[in-house]
Amino acid sequence: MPPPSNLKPVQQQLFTDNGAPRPSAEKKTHIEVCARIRPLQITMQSSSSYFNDHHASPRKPPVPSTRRAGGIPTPKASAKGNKTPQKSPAPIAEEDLFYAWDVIGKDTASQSPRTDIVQGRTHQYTLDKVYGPTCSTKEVYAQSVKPLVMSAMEGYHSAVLAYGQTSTGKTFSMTGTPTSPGIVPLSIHQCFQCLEKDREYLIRVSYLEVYKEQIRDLLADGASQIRLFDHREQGLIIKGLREEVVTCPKQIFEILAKGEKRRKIGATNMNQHSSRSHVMVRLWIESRAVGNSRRGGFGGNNNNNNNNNKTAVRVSSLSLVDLAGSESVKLHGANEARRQEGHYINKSLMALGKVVYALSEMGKQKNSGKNASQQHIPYRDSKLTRLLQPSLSGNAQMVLICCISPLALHIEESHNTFKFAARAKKVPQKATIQESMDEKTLLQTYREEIEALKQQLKDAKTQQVVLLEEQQQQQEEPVEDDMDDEVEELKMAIRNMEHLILKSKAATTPPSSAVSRKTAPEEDLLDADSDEDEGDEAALLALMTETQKSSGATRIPGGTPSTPVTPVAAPAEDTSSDMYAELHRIQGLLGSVLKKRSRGTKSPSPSPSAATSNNNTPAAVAPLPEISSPQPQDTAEVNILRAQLEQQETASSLRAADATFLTKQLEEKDNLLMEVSKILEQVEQRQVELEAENSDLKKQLHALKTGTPYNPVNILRNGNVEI
Ligand SMILES: Nc1ncnc2c1ncn2[C@@H]1O[C@H](COP(=O)(O)OP(=O)(O)OP(=O)(O)O)[C@@H](O)[C@H]1O
Repeated sequence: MPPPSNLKPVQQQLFTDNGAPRPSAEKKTHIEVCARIRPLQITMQSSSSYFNDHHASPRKPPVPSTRRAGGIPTPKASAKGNKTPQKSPAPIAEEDLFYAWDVIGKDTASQSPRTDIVQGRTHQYTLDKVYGPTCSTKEVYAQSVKPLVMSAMEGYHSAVLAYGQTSTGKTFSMTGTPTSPGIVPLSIHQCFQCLEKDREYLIRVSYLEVYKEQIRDLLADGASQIRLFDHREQGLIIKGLREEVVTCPKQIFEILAKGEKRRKIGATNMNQHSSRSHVMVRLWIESRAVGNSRRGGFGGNNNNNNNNNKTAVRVSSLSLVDLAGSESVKLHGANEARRQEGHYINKSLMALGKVVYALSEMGKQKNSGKNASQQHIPYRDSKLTRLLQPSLSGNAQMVLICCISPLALHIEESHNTFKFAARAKKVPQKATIQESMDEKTLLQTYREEIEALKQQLKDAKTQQVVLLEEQQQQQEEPVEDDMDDEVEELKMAIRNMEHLILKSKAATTPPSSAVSRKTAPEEDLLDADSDEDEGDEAALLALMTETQKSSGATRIPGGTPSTPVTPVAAPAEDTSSDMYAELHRIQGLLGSVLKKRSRGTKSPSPSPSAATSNNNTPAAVAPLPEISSPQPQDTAEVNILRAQLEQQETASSLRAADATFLTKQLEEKDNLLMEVSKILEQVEQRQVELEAENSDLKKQLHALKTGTPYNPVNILRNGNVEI
């Protein structure tokens, strides 16, 4: 991924959590490639994946095994999953039902001598790792994927890809089943386990699939308008893709379970739950140093709390991709719809093959000291390769898991997968940590909002003390003051926002001997409630999740870390009740602040800018405050806020209209560009033809002048000549 302008590669020496220096912030590698050979006999698993079994709908009873050895379902199984009658698969010959591959050592797969050995072909492939049929997903994860996940958390862009023929275990490896969790859940758990104690994190998740060359947002309720843009400085931008801020693995699994229901999965003759699309789960990880750490320049000016939000933020992504399986229609039969899907799948996998080939050639040229920068890499040939461009094009680390059928019947496809694997192993990669000092990251934005709320809280507390003193001086009875409500609301808002920013347990749990440690002034602000926090946490999280869902407060339009991300409400989903709730929330939060200000400044009318800035506060996750019977002053504030909300609504519908208009314009431009490029192609072709004609005429002229015989040539459409 080309480094975005606001993201600078880290040059300084980095330190691990334990304070030990890391050898280098730059990782010079190649794509790490491993193969996983599926067992010969598989029992048909329940249709539920790890996510939906654990976190959404109740578990479905396991589907009885109707699949024959080798993953070929019987005709009955096919017809059950797919109403259109399909051709019965050809019966498998006995001689095809044995292991066609032997695993030698830890990294080599060799074609079994029992299979047909074709002369002149490679029969042995050495990769970074080869996992035999008895290896579990946990082993694959621990040996090949875990280090990559750890470095994604350190700040390196990372990707894991499962590739292979249909029904070879890609989804089994990536998603897994209730009894055998896949790489996606294992990685997600790992992410939350390896938070460094001197850093804080903000994690967002997106989930998409590429189906028939269309990118579909699996987190969006309706159809989504997703566009890919190449930004000169920020690299690939996925416009319109939803991202959710997440705070724990469970929350991600719930999100993924919902998204999974929207996926395109169908029954084929090879696999009753075949993925008909490429699917990508992506985590965006933002992190920054906190506390007294000033290592490697990441601590920033931590002595000064006002500047605390100015420390550099690292931005990295972890992409977990389950590719649809390549399939041979001729061999396995299919109805028209499946045939068409298969066509798109094969085409995009072919495009991936071409990109990998071009990259490996480029790597070879670089190794031999040639300038390879001019080499064309056909990323634009498919949506899949466009999406994978940031992971493939250099500044990332990738692990490719090639899934292999054990059957001799599939030996050709397995050879193709191994060839792809061997190619990919030659693709060079050079990952660097990226960090940003400006305020485009969501973590920075949240931190600033928290700082602003803390300042308000501090002011409110000071105001409270002053009032109390005044009352004491005038020997008045202390009256019930709505300052208390304001303080409580601000504390709640701060806590809710803080909850979205993750810290390592080691960092947040104080050692027993230091329970009373309260040094930073910001900690003092919240200390009164520290005991309640623990008990309320689960309820609070549930409430926050609920509020996020209904208000879309933490849903962020845009896709890449370079996309400006702000916590805004999703206008398309706002209902009038959401608006009403939002209004009351703002009323609750602002009412007391505005009253305090009006008291302080003796000006009763709230300034619109103050309201707007609070309205933008991502404290939308705060629960609704209790609504007391409206006072005249409250009513005025409510009216002002209502007017502001209406204005915002109008503005957002105008923006939506603008977006539709611009999208249409862009589409028209795209079409125009395509036509122009077609015309250009024709012109180029004609030019080649004319040049050939020209040289032929010269030859004729020369023959006439010199009296030598002339052999006429036939000029072909591509400019070649036929004698
Ligand atoms: N290592 C394994 N151990 C046990 N069962 C496996 C293994 N690998 C795959 N299977 C089983 O094989 C079947 C097909 O696997 P899976 O659906 O993961 O294939 P796939 O490569 O994702 O196929 P497609 O490309 O069609 O989606 C599933 O029932 C799965 O549970």
